[in-house]
Amino acid sequence: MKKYGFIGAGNMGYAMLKGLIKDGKKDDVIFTDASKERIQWIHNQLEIESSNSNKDLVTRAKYIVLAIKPQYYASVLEEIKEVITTNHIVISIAPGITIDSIKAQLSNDIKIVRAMPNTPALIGEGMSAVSFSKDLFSEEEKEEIIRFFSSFGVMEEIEEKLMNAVVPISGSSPAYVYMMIEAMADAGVLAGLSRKMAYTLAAQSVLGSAKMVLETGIHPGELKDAVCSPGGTTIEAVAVLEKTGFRSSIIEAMNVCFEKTKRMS
Ligand SMILES: NC(=O)C1=CN([C@@H]2O[C@H](COP(=O)(O)OP(=O)(O)OC[C@H]3O[C@@H](n4cnc5c(N)ncnc54)[C@H](OP(=O)(O)O)[C@@H]3O)[C@@H](O)[C@H]2O)C=CC1
Ligand SMILES: O=C(O)[C@@H]1CCC=N1
Repeated sequence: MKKYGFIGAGNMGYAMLKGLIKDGKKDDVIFTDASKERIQWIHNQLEIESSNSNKDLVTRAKYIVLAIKPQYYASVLEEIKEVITTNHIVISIAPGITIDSIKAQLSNDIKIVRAMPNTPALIGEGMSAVSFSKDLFSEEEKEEIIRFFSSFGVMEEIEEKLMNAVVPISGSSPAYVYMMIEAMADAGVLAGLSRKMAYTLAAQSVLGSAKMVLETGIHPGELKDAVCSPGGTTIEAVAVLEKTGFRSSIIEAMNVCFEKTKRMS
């Protein structure tokens, strides 16, 4: 019997599997995927066991990680329903799919963990928000789940009703941050830097700025002010960002992301 069974080993599944392997759980993991090529690729990369059936996988692991797109949930839950028992714990990472909706399809007494991770999990720098169903989890189970999410980054436990709000701010946000890094690099190239140098300078600046927020606890506005010398270069850029709606662009984009997540529920 394995500890973890992954249904789906795409972008997120692979990233989480890497965390488990780093945590020494290589022999405690099994996975399936709809794509034979993907199964082979994961084998070559991670050398972990696979199964060719979701049902078989469920009979061979305790923590069942659903790393499939939301539109496949109904059919996969239907498929595994008859082999799921109260000894299993189902971990779901899909936006908009509620604990109650999973219970409604499986059984009311199955323990469910609903989470929203993000792709920096691939390098152990993920951010996951996690909610537990109201069932009684043993200390050991809770510790195991915390260890799982911590194996690929930072985790915060939150109330399930806030899970939709997490999607735009940490689930989806890496996409907008990459767009900003790309745009910064384009401007760097315009100013004469090589593309490679421009990505290094832009990405390390984003990383360092994020760490400043997390590690100093200083308000981001104060950190921004400390970069803006009076009559200097930075305030020129800040004035243009304000004029072109940088802040409201981010807020409005995240708001439509939030609305879409709600519609998926
Ligand atoms: N990507 C992200 O940044 C994040 C994604 N999520 C959520 O994580 C989940 C997975 O997303 P992501 O990894 O990006 O998606 P991917 O499409 O990269 O991975 C899903 C994998 O599951 C496979 N699959 C499809 N149907 C089945 C099935 N019936 N049984 C077994 N495997 C199947 C897919 O195969 P095939 O391609 O052949 O269909 C694919 O390889 C989604 O719910 C997503 O919303 C959450 C946070 C962040
Ligand atoms: O775009 C999506 O639907 C998923 C959820 C969060 C990140 N990617």
